[in-house]
Amino acid sequence: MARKYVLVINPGSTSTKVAIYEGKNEIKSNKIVHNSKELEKYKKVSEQYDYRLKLIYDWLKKEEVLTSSLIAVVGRGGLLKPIPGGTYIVTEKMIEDLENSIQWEHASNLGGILAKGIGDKEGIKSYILDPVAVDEFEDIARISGLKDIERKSLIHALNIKAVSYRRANELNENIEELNFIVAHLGGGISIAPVKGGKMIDVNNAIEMGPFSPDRTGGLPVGDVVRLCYSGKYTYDEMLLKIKGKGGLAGYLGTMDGREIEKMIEKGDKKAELIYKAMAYQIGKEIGAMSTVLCGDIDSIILTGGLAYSEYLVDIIEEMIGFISNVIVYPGEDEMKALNDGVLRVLNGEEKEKIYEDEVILRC
Ligand SMILES: Nc1ncnc2c1ncn2[C@@H]1O[C@H](COP(=O)(O)OP(=O)(O)O)[C@@H](O)[C@H]1O
Ligand SMILES: CCCC(=O)OP(=O)(O)O
Repeated sequence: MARKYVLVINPGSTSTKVAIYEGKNEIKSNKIVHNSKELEKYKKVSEQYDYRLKLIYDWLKKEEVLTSSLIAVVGRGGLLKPIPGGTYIVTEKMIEDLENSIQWEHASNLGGILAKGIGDKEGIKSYILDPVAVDEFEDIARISGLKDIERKSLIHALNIKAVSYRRANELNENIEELNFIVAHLGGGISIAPVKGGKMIDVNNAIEMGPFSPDRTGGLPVGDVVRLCYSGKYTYDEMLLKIKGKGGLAGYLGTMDGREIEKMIEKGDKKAELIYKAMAYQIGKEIGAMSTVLCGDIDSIILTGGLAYSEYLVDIIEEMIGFISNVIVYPGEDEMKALNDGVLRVLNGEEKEKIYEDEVILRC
């Protein structure tokens, strides 16, 4: 019998991760690393479509995977309108919102667009799963303090859900009975109280909470307003300062934790101060989120690429160890999570959702 595969696509700010699954088994995978000079040529993320698409087709060809053997394509979902978690079929309306970057420019906006491009060409369905716009907030978490602005759930939903289930399995308990704080420490940082499997709050990984490898996180808002009107920067330059050239990148010229640790080893005091300040802000945010769960926390989970760093983890653990036990799951399992979601739909265990029907409208 002919073999049938699911193609998984996870576009990131510096790479496009791709994988081929046969059922639950990963058959092939690759992290296609992009040259930052190449990406800088494109003003908008959606303009990188042809460039990334060609690299995916080239990879499939090199691996001798026939596109006719694909039964579905799934991409990491982007900054859509707020929606509940689940597996979504990629629709024209969703593509419109992703192309227009309705919330922010972010590489994950390309996930659905690339999936649909390949899916339509092959006459198969394309999906996204638990996009970064998944909103499971309790209403109280939406109030910002300014009536014109609402707090938003922008979050590493895929990995946060995956590690929460992983910990619940390890504890041999039902996720609905458990409370976690999950800190995804990646290019962006999400720190979420996860109550009974629901991400009831989060800092907002794009523009709030701790600073991250390429983002400022929350800033003194009056100073931001003054900088915006100083005449020194355009609208686009200000947004890029906040996300893209903020955080470690802004202070130290690199967003790579490994590189910064080498700088620290060589005695770079500025690098040491900035890196420690990021750990300090992460610890502080975890402390804040512990109050959301009134201290009733079964585990604190540190995950994402920066959780590979013993240097950072040690500082954070020292700050938060009094709150609960700290579990470290470095990296992420997003490719598997994406494939698992599509399998649940293909096997009829879960119903696919339609974006337009699920958008959370609030007055
Ligand atoms: N061993 C390590 N030590 C320190 N930092 C690391 C290590 N491995 C990865 N990182 C850092 O993790 C960040 C990327 O995390 P990752 O979870 O892959 O990102 P994203 O959320 O963008 O997918 C980068 O800043 C990278 O330099
Ligand atoms: C909403 C945030 C998603 C995010 O920040 O992803 P990266 O860490 O991969 O940039």
